[in-house]
Amino acid sequence: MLDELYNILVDRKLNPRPESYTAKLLYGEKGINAILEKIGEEATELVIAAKDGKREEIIYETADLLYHILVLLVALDIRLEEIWNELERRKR
Ligand SMILES: N=c1c2ncn([C@@H]3O[C@H](COP(=O)(O)OP(=O)(O)OP(=O)(O)O)[C@@H](O)[C@H]3O)c2ncn1[C@@H]1O[C@H](COP(=O)(O)O)[C@@H](O)[C@H]1O
Repeated sequence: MLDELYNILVDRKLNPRPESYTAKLLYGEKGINAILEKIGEEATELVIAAKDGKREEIIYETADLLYHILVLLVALDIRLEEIWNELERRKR
């Protein structure tokens, strides 16, 4: 799923369309700050949902956060494989 979504986001970067939310984040006038703001916002919303023990909201906010993290990685040309390699390196 993450690979599939990542590839769609790369496509939005290479072939931006006006209706694409991802393209707006990647090419908006705020630059990378727009993505960073969303990550901060979604992370905070996830923390609040978890504090409140709201299962459905935790799932929803986690999905939002994962999506925005993937957009950041695409913006910075960091491949998912590089993250998996780092996790692999930490295995014990
Ligand atoms: N998985 C997602 C996804 N998750 C979250 N979001 C967007 O992230 C935003 C979440 O921010 P908020 O909850 O604050 O909602 P908002 O008030 O509308 O957001 P802002 O206007 O404040 O930025 C919403 O606009 C969601 O639509 C996503 N937008 C797109 N995708 C997927 O990304 C792919 C490319 O989408 P497009 O770039 O839109 O074509 C598609 O496969 C989509 O399924």
